[in-house]
Amino acid sequence: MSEAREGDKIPVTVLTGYLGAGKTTLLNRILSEPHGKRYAVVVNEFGEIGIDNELVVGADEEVFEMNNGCICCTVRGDLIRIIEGLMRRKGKFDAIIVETTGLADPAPVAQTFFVDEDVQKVARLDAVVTVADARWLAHRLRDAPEAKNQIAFADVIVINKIDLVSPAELREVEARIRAINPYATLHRAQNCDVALADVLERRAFDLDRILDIEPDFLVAEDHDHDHDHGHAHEHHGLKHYHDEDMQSVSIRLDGDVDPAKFMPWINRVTQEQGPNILRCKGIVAMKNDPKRFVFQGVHMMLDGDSQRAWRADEKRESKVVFIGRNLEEEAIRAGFLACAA
Ligand SMILES: Nc1nc2c(ncn2[C@@H]2O[C@H](COP(=O)(O)OP(=O)(O)OP(=O)(O)O)[C@@H](O)[C@H]2O)c(=O)[nH]1
Repeated sequence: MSEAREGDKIPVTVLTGYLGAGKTTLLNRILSEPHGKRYAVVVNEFGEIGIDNELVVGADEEVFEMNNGCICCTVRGDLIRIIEGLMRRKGKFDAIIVETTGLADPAPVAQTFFVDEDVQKVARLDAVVTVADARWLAHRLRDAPEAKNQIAFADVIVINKIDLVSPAELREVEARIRAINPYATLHRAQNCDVALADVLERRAFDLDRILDIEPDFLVAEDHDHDHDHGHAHEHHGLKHYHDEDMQSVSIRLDGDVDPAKFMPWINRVTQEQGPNILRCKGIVAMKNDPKRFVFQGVHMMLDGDSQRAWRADEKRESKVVFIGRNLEEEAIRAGFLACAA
């Protein structure tokens, strides 16, 4: 790849934020607005079954899925490979948006744009945009180190779901964010209703500031680190974290689901196991329904509706994913499979 001038480099926005904060909501907003730009979207999910890529609106050909799992390890391979592939189609799109999993530490992702020589020649990190859940962020700052890193690394922070907190709680969340990151631009939002200009083309990623936080950010070290997930490990000089208790349960069901069984079941599971379920989501083929039923939940909060119709060439099957701690995996699995029509 030949080296592009700084102004010609493709801007990359890294979209991060803890599980369920609203990253996909923001991404869909960006993609559905009349911006006149062509975006390539790269998604990376925790969980065996890809669901996020299917929930991204009207962007079928533009969505690239990175292998699931630990993004720090995927980064070296998948992200670089995808970006190099995209560069061969140069002129076909104007910018790249990388949506990381809610469990990802954004540092290694951001690092890719500085440490990998080939990528660095053609792409520039425009900004790290972090979506924060106004309702849950304070809890996650206590129990999830990734959540804190996501705030620390942000250039722009969207404090989302302000409808779920009081003005006093909102001020408290902002104070916590400010204590971790005094530099980022903050936007309050409901359903991530921020102006596109607030999140894209920011030219905001500030290397000097990052070097203050992580003096070793640019140090490319040897690549072998043990894949001992569940422990903080050093990666290119950066310490970063994986949550050892976090698990995901992915279930696939061929054929239709009976809504009369599924609705009470999903409500019961999220009520009973809500504190442990950080996130659930799924695409369900409901009996006698020509449309795909899509549901999502964060803890006990659940919403769902019928979305686009199943295409003729699409297999009617259902897939659901639960992410959390101490999940009663067998019971969840058996419960869902028992909802078959
Ligand atoms: N009440 C409320 N709900 C919201 C708001 N924004 C998003 N949601 C809901 O929160 C849930 C999670 O939103 P997503 O955009 O899927 O979150 P995400 O960060 O992409 O989630 P993961 O991909 O699992 O990490 C969905 O059910 C949204 O409809 C908001 O401002 N207020």
